[in-house]
Amino acid sequence: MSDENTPTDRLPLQYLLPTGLEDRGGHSVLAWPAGLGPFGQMQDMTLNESVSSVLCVPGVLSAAECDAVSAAGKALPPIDGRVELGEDTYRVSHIAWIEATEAQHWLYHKLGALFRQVNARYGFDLVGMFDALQYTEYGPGQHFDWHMDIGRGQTSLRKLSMTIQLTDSGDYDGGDLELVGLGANPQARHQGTAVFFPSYMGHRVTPVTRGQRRSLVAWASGAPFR
Ligand SMILES: O=C(O)CCC(=O)C(=O)O
Ligand SMILES: [Fe+2]
Repeated sequence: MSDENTPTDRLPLQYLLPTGLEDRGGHSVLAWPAGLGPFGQMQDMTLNESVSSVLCVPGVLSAAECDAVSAAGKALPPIDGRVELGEDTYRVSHIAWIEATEAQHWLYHKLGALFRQVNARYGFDLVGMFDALQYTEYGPGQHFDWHMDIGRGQTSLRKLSMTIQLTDSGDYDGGDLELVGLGANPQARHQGTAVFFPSYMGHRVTPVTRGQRRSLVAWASGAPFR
């Protein structure tokens, strides 16, 4: 997977940013390192062609494992996942946090191994999961509007998002996971399929029109982007 990342290239820069402002007799003057100027510079850079790519991995969980995860999620007290932004009801769903109790170690190990494998493509600096696993249920009319998974507080550490389809695709209509500019991937509807994407990519879940869609969402995190 890592060969998708182009090796280091030597690229021409239109403009080299100043390293800082120097105070010269009360005037601020743009400053560059000795021997360098703003124009006509070259820069070594490793490109990453995966910064906006989405990866669909089928068969991550068996049907029995999906059912076990659903049962674990249903056994927890449901949290109203509603998010209101201004006039809009942004997210309507029920969620529950599946913590890393001993009974769930197998699941965390499974996802941990997958995150490591998949990250060969993205090359993010990942440490672990600060968030518990999110079990999500969408009934008829429920949805999650366009959003990114990174935000304030602990969510600023999220880098790689993963969502696993727990429901059989025939059990519901609507409820498609869509990524900005890419739409929905029909493969992503298959039970046990995982979809990986960078946490800064906009995405949504369209309203469910029949039945119920269940998903398991996880985030691999690390030091904030810089
Ligand atoms: O249910 C899903 O597949 C994705 C949910 C989601 O985007 C989220 O919880 O951040
Ligand atoms: Fe999300």
